[in-house]
Amino acid sequence: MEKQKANIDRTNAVVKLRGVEKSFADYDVLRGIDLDLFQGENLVVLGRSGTGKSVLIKLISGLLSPDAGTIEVLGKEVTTISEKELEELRIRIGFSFQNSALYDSMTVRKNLEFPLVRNRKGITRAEIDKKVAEVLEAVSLSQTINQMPSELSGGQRKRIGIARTLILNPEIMMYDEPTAGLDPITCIEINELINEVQQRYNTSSIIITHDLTCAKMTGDRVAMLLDGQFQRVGTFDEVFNTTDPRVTPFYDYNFIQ
Ligand SMILES: Nc1ncnc2c1ncn2[C@@H]1O[C@H](COP(=O)(O)OP(=O)(O)OP(=O)(O)O)[C@@H](O)[C@H]1O
Repeated sequence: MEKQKANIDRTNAVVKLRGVEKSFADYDVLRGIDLDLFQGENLVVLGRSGTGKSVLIKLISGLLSPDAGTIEVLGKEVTTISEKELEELRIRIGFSFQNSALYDSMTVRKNLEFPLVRNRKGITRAEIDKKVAEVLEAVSLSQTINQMPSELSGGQRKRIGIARTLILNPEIMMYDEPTAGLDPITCIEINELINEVQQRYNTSSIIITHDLTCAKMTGDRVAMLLDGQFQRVGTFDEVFNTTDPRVTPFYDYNFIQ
């Protein structure tokens, strides 16, 4: 289940955070974080509940502003660009959230068409059909095209959610707890899909998870948030090669002998 080597350009950081700080009332969540996501890389972010992983995603996508520091995404400084530029930037980022957020009243096909029709003005029927078929094939669910979300399993809904994100050809993918609530075999299939997406679409991804099998299978690097900073960053083995009592419980809980 080791991660296969990916084609990563370490000279090109598609997300670059420097000295980012964020507090809420008197709680300092992020205390000066530095982070690079390199082009083509899968970067796993780990941390206890409430350490600021969702805040990190909101900062990167411009939904929250930092109190200090810089956040560069695909060459744009998100803290200073206009709302219009921010909207254009967000279309280049794919979000895969925990609940997949499919529209229950629409078929799989309509769910997939929705972002295209909304964001690609002037797209033809033939182009839409081609794109829908392509992303369904990418997630191995071509046969579900006319089904309703309620007829799909949790794992299938997750895959369709990823397909709906892929339909706009995102350069960056953000996966928020992609394996939460799924059985172990489906988790492995989702991990494999994350890696297939990386290869096929040449995406750079941030994967937030508490599942260390997911971290090990998908992460080219792992970054662990501890006390408001990325204090351990490296390969999976590098991050867990420690007796730090803030780190070892993560490993023991997932892989206890
Ligand atoms: N808009 C907000 N206003 C006030 N406090 C907030 C806001 N957003 C987040 N917080 C606080 O910031 C901290 C970090 O929250 P965040 O949701 O990023 O944690 P997390 O690491 O994603 O946790 P989990 O693993 O449980 O999802 C929490 O204490 C939370 O209450």
